[in-house]
Order: sequence, then C-alpha cells, then structure tokens
Amino acid sequence: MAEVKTPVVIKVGGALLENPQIAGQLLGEIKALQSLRPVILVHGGGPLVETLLAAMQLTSTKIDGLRVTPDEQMPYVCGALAGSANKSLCGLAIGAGITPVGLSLMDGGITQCKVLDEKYGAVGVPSVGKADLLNQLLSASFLPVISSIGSNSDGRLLNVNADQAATVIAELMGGDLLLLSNVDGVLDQDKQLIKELDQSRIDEEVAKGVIKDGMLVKVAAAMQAASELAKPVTIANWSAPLTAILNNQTGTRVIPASQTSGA
Ligand SMILES: Nc1ncnc2c1ncn2[C@@H]1O[C@H](COP(=O)(O)OP(=O)(O)O)[C@@H](O)[C@H]1O
Ligand SMILES: CC(=O)N[C@@H](CCC(=O)OP(=O)(O)O)C(=O)O
Repeated sequence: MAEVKTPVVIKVGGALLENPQIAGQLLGEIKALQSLRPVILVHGGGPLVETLLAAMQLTSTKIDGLRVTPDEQMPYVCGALAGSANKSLCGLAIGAGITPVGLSLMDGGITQCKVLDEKYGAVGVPSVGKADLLNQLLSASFLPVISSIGSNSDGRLLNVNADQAATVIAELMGGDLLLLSNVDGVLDQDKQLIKELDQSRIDEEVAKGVIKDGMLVKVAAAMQAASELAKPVTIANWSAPLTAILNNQTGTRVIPASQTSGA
C-alpha cells in the first residue's frame, strides 16, 4: 500500500503580501516541499482589510486580537480576504510554478462556523467539516490556498481569524501546522526567542503582558491544535528557510500537555 504522507498546513499572515519578494521565495520553497509532502496554504490579510476599510472611511476595532466586524462591513472584508489576498497568493504561487486552487473555509464543507458572540458582529468560530475536497485536490497535486472567510449553517458570511482557520484545517487533515508571521516566533520580555512553550509558560507570559494582541490569538490557536493533534505546532518567521522551520532549527514550538515532561 502507498505510504500516506502527513500534510503540512502553512498559515501566513497578510503582512507577507507587503513583501512580494519574500512571498515569492516562500512559494518557491513550498513548490519544492510539494514534491515530498502535500501542502495546504491558509492565509490572513489583516493589513489589506485595514487599508480597504480606511479607504471606505470605515473604522475598525479589535477585541483581544479579533476584529469586530459589523455585517455591513463584510463585503469589504470578503473582498480583501477571499478576493485580493487570496488571488495575490494564487498569482505568486503560479509565478513559482505551482497550480493553486483558491478557496474559503465554506467551500466543499471544509469547515462549519458559528457566530462567536454578537458583540463582535459577523465573527465566526470554525469547526472541522469534511476533508473530501482537500484530499481530492492534494491527490491531484494542486495547492489549496484558503482564506479565512466562513459561513454559518444559515449562510451568514463570517470573518474568521486566520490562525484559528489554520488550526481547524490542520485538525481536519491531521497535518503538521506552521504559523508563519513577521516575527521569529514568540519573544520573551527581553525580545529573545522562546524555543518551547507549554501551557504554564504561556499563562505566565500572558499574565506578564509579554504575549499580547495578535500573538495572544496565535498562541491559543497553536495550543488548541497541538492538544487536538497531540504534536507540537511551530510559530516562526516566513523569512526563515522552510527546511529550517520544519527541522525545528528556528521558531517557537508550542508543546501540548501530552508531551510535556510532567505528562
Ligand atoms: N510575545 C510576543 N512575541 C512576538 N510577537 C508578539 C508578542 N506579543 C505580541 N506580539 C505581536 O504579535 C504580532 C504577530 O501577530 P499578528 O500581527 O496577528 O500576526 P499575523 O498577522 O502574521 O497573524 C507580532 O508582529 C507582534 O507585534
Ligand atoms: C476575526 C478576525 O480578526 N479576522 C481577521 C482575519 C484576517 C487575519 O487573521 O489576518 P492576519 O493573519 O493577517 O492577521 C481580520 O479581520 O483581520
């Protein structure tokens, strides 16, 4: 029987698109990785959302790293995430010799979303759906490129934080999860890289206010995926070589309770 290879789910923050050279380099590394293992790309687009909302003279606020999203802003949020960000990354993938398929969380029932809390407006919490579509695309060597726009069962469009989206996709596929951003990983109060983070160190750094804003959501999402998958999740810089990230030579590894020495 053919060996089933564990997919790699790579999430990139939207700020990557502000640096097409680094983005192109990463896509080139993803192309090389695809010859070894299936890859799924999940992306954010926070800066694009900000720019578009500002151009429309709309204001936007975040609570604990999550954007408060009134339903009337969803056309712009969808346009930025499922439109501009998704198609820009697909274009960069094509430039790297990859055949991408641009998707959102709702396509093929990949995830189902529920409204988080009406105080956030149209913000969704995703849960695992069906893997069939992704399995078909991966077996045909396509690169799924997934934006974090989802829908609830009534068809209400919801804005999902892209780290949470990637977490759920990694859980659905049993994949290895890399959360790539514009920082080397999770930094301590002296701006030094923390190489390993378990739940008690997370609680400590959050209480001190060292882990905050977007990193708060990212670390919580990483720990959720690590616990669900019973394996570490990596938070690293998209400028680092992908092989170094995969070989744990750089970045922060978020370790689930099942793998800490006290477990
Ligand atoms: N302890 C920390 N270590 C590293 N970055 C942190 C930390 N606390 C807060 N941050 C902030 O979190 C940001 C990464 O989160 P975010 O902007 O949401 O990234 P992305 O858009 O790539 O998902 C960093 O650029 C940094 O400003
Ligand atoms: C609910 C919520 O916060 N949604 C995020 C979705 C995009 C995102 O997560 O983008 P980054 O990965 O670039 O931060 C937002 O509107 O910014």
